[in-house]
Amino acid sequence: MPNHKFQVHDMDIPDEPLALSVLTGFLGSGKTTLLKQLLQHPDMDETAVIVNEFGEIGLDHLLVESSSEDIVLMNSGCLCCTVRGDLVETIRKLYKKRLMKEVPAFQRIVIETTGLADPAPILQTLMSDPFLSDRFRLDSVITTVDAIHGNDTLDKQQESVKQVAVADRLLLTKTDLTQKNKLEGLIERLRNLNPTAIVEEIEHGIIAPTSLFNAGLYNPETKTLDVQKWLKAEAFDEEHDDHQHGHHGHGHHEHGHHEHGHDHKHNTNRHDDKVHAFCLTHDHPIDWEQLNSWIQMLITLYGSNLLRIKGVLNIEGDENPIVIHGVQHIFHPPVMLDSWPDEDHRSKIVFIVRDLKREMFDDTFKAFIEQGGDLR
Ligand SMILES: Nc1nc2c(ncn2[C@@H]2O[C@H](COP(=O)(O)OP(=O)(O)OP(=O)(O)O)[C@@H](O)[C@H]2O)c(=O)[nH]1
Repeated sequence: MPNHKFQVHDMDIPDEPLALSVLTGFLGSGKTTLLKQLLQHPDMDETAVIVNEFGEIGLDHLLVESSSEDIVLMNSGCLCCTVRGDLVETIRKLYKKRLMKEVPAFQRIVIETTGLADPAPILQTLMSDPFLSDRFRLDSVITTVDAIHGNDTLDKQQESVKQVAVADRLLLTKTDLTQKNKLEGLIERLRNLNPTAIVEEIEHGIIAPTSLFNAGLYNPETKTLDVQKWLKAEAFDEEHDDHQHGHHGHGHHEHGHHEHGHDHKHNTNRHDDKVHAFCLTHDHPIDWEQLNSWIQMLITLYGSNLLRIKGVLNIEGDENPIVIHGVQHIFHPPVMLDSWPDEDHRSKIVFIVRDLKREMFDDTFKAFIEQGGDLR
């Protein structure tokens, strides 16, 4: 009697979703220099890097072992491949090769975008593709900003403002070429655009991988989220107590509309004047359905203007906090944490938005959440 069983390959199926990080930053801002440095670090051995083939990669001297098709194994143990067509297709191919043990079992993919890319559609694709969302988690968005040309680029290039607005980490590059005190205006401008990102100053791309990765929703090693680091809600409190509003029972702290004495105070045409960030805080547990209706309304009417949303929520009936995050129309599936990180159990939602007024968020939050959707 012949054995009709299918032959099952010995596949290497990951236990946890693999991490995805996106490296973006304007043309010439130092992405490749950073990658070259990172790839020499032993901690990068379980990383696969995908670079756009139109970029000047210049990583050739690091290549040693094998080079099959467009996937290359670097001497650090890191894989490197180029996007020949579709990004999702490239990631799928890489994942399947990992399953079949045709490439080393990487735990993370870093995607370097082209300097001109608007990162929001890329992040949306990564979060919404069903194949990817089952197998990967978006860990961190890293944006390089040139210390010399950064202000000028932000003035002229809308994409560069978006690259800053969606970041978890902002790396100020080429700081060897300027004096520290000349950086203050640019750093303040970056903090105004995106108070939730951690700003690091680097020279010649040198930074430890641990400072860049595991910045996302969930750290698989500790099985927790470092809420403070991720949300940075306290960044809104520091200098902005004067902008607090307590009248709806939730405080608001805002960045972006209020200039803080940097160079470009009077240039009203700047792209970043259209972008601003604020943190909405609510003291009482929130009804999940009402919150869902409010978010759905925001997505439907203003999706493309919601650059980044991050929230830690106290939901009625749930003991532990729920974490949400989204880019424009797409939200990551909500995640429940194991516990509250501290005594502060208020809900906090950080918004980085373009061309939208905070008052609209105030008013609709009030209508949907505080008055239970009674819009009369
Ligand atoms: N002095 C100095 N030069 C730097 C630093 N970082 C990058 N550069 C130089 O700046 C130029 C551009 O850097 P890249 O790393 O190629 O920038 P990129 O963002 O990859 O550029 P594109 O691929 O064109 O988008 C190169 O000549 C680098 O050597 C730095 O920290 N200090």
